[in-house]
Amino acid sequence: MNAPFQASLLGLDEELGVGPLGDTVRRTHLDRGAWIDLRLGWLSGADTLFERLAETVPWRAERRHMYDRVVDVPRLLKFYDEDETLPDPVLDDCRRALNEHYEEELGEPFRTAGLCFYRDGRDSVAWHGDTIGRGGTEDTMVAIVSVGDPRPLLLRPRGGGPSIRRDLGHGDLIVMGGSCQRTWEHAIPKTARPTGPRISIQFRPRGVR
Ligand SMILES: O=C(O)CCC(=O)C(=O)O
Ligand SMILES: [Fe+2]
Repeated sequence: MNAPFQASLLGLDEELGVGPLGDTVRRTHLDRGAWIDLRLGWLSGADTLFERLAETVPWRAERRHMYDRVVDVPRLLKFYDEDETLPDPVLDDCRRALNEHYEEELGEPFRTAGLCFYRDGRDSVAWHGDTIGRGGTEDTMVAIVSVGDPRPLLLRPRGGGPSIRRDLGHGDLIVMGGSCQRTWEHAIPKTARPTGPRISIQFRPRGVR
């Protein structure tokens, strides 16, 4: 296979950038005042962004106390606070476009960016809501851009109930809004299936973690 053809199959020749939001965003109302917005394929050239972030972000492996043990966090992490320079200018474009679309409804801008790197199917995030900050008591939004291979993001009502699934990768956008962080939980489960790496970029307002 010649190189340009292969690059185009891999999407590496696509120009990197954000697409429109507006009425391309599809909202699904969950119960208890929670909702999700979906905009598949929002970023073009997403595989280029994946390669850049995989190489340039100073990824950190963390360890956390779990009951009486210290365990590896099963993904790599890097958090950019609101005064820090994002690792790629296209992430500034993402945040700007998200704020143009959502700031009126949200009542404040997205400011921080949390990055997660799921190296393979053994990496995951367990069921949780982003409730460390204000998301535990107030309605808010968390916008997640996914690059790399799709992984299922599952959502279920807190306390139990059927889960819903959205496969997210290659430039897809999901926004969890309303009461989603405190009345629902989300997870990226481990999988035994062969799975390529995925990076997620989560934009949050100040004080939401
Ligand atoms: O990787 C994802 O899409 C979800 C990450 C997440 O839920 C979190 O970091 O709080
Ligand atoms: Fe989360």
